Parts: sequence; structure tokens; C-alpha cells
Amino acid sequence: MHIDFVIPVKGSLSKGFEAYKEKAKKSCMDYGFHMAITKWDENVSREMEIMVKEKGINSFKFFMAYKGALMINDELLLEGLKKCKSLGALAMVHAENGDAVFEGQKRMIELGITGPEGHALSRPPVLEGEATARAIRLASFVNTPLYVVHVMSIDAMEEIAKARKSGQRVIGEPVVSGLVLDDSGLWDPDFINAAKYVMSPPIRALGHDKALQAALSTGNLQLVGTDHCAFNSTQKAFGIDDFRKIPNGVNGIEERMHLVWDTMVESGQISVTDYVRITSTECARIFNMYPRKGAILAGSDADIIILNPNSSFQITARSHHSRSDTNVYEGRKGKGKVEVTIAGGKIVWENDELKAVPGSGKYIEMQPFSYLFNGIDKADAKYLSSLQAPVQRSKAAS
Ligand SMILES: NC(=O)NCCC(=O)O
Ligand SMILES: [Zn+2]
Repeated sequence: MHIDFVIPVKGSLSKGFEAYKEKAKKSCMDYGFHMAITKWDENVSREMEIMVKEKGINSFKFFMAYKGALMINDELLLEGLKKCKSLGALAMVHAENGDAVFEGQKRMIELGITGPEGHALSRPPVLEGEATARAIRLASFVNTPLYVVHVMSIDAMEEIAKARKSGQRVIGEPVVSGLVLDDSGLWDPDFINAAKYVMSPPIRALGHDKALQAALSTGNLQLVGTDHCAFNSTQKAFGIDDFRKIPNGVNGIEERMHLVWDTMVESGQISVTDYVRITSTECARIFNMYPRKGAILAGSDADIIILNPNSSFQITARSHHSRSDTNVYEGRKGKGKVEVTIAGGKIVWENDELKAVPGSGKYIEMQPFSYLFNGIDKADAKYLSSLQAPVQRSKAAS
């Protein structure tokens, strides 16, 4: 199953939902949606309610970056966190300080750095760490769970680890690109090669990848996503003279299971059981689909992969199934290959051949109030009873 991000259409969540349902009609796999919240008014608040109560959406993404486009400020984030809490929906954040990124971009352009390396230089790890810390503190203030998407740096990961250690319900999701790549590709003299690595937060310098892997293996980060958002080289070339115009995003959906196995299990950093947890079970629990998804049990959906640890893979744009002409993992080889995929009890991938029928994927509704909300009401009640306020005072002037 895949959970995609819906962007509202002309500010309307319902229109966004319908547009994505339409696009998904050809889906070969089961799918669900997270919904982005990019502005705030009564209508958005009402529509969030409809999305949760009638449309099967139980998570909303707030962008703390992309100033002038998707970015929301702290006031809106607070409104969103409160609304999510009341609905039992999970608040997700794209955590970068958008105002500072804007400043960093101006700085790079003034220095004459207009190529893809300017993308990484304009939004360093400290800006990801700052926004992650801020979102965590605001979620703590509201007392609602928080999910940090595409954790790319040590700075952000350490904020999540610290909050979890203090007992806060924060989930940190690194993505495959952050786990297995470093930023050197952004300095490639060939623009198209360099531009394919542009995503946000940026792929970081060597060292962040290993630290994120370690955090996954110790449980400081909880699961691995992809943030799959592929653009071909023609689309990436929109930013040939200005890195700010390069569309953000990299591929990963086809590569995730192979690369996580090779990087985490084959290297001995995690067990096979942990591999199942960080690629499947944890996601199903967080988004309240367990045990329908994320488990092999009587009554579950029978979505299963058979991965041969002795078989090897090689990734290349020539043989991948994406329509994009580039692959950010080009040339990468490793151990552990998915040889068979079963969806809903039927074989949909075997002998390197896709047997899935377009349109056979079902929309999976996700219910609110996952396990992350257990006990939140009790903590709120405890907080209220601890206030010793309001103090009853006599109105008479002394
Ligand atoms: N990660 C990335 O660059 N994807 C595009 C949109 C987003 O920032 O989530
Ligand atoms: Zn994002």
C-alpha cells in the first residue's frame, strides 16, 4: 500500500481529494492519502472535519517552508495542531525554517551561486533542526502527537530523540534518499545529474546518512518512507539558471525495499524483524490500519513481498518502471531482491514482470485516534487539575 500526499485544489480540501481519487483510479496497489494544509480559515477547519469523518483521512501535513507558496506560520500551525488533536488526526510537518531558507536563497543568488549546489547551501541542517524543535515544542504545548516527515539531518534527528526521551509522542521518518545518499551529487558539473538530487530538506553531507541509519537501528527514528516525488530531466531543467526553480523531489518508491534491506539488514545494523517493522508494521500502526495492513494474520489483506537475501539488484533509469528518464540511485548495486509481490492474495510481481491490473488498487480509509492518542485525555485532565487556577479573589477593592 502507498499513502500519497494530496495538495488542496484552489484552497479546497474536497476538490484536492476528488482530484487525487480521480488520478488514483488506475492504481495497481491499495492507497490512502495524507492531506496538506496550506492556509487557514473556517472553511479549511470544516473541511478537515469532513476529510476525517467522511473521507478516511487521518493525517495532515503542514509545510514550515516554501515561503510564498505552501508555507504556514506558527499561528496557523497552532490552529492546525489543535484541530488535528480534536479530530484524532496526526499532524505531520515538513520542518525547515522557511523565512531563513528564503534569506539563504537570496544570499546564494547574491554570491552568484545559481546551480543545484546553491539549493543545499541555502538551507543548511541548522534550519531543519530549528523548525523540528519548534514544531515539537508547539505540539507539546497543544499536547498532540507529531510526525516529522523526511528527517534528513542529525540536527532534526537529535531533536526528535530528545523529545521522545522526555516522553513526548513524536515520530521521525527518514526517507531512503537521506539514508543512502550524500550531497556530493549536487556538485556534479553536469546540471541534469546534479538537479536530480534536489529535494527538501536537502540531501546532506556525508555523515548525516550514517547517523540516520544508526538512529533507525536504535529506535530513535521509527520507520522509513520515500517522499517519492519524481521529476524528469526536462522538468528539472526549469531551474537551469536558478536553483530556486528546480522542482523539489526524488524517486524512491520502487527502490525503498531493496535499499533499506541492503543498507540496514545486509550491513548488520538491524534484524529481519526490524526490517518488517520499519518498512511496514510501524506505518500500519501509526496510520491505524493494523492489523489489516502491516501483518500476516488471518483476516489481514495478504499484501506480502518475498525478498531473496541471496539475490542482488542493480538500479538504473534504463530498467526502472518510473516514466522518469533519471534515477537518483543510478548504478547502485546491492544484495536482497524482491522476487515476488502478492497484493490481496494475488501475485502482482514475479520474474521481473508486473502482473497487476491497473485499477485493482483499493482506496483504504484510515480511522482517526490511532494508538498515539491513547491517554492524551488523561494527561490533559491531569494538567487542568494541576493548575490551581483560577484563584478565587474577592472583587472588593482594599
Ligand atoms: N521532499 C521533497 O522535496 N518533496 C517535494 C515536496 C516536499 O517538500 O515534500
Ligand atoms: Zn515536504
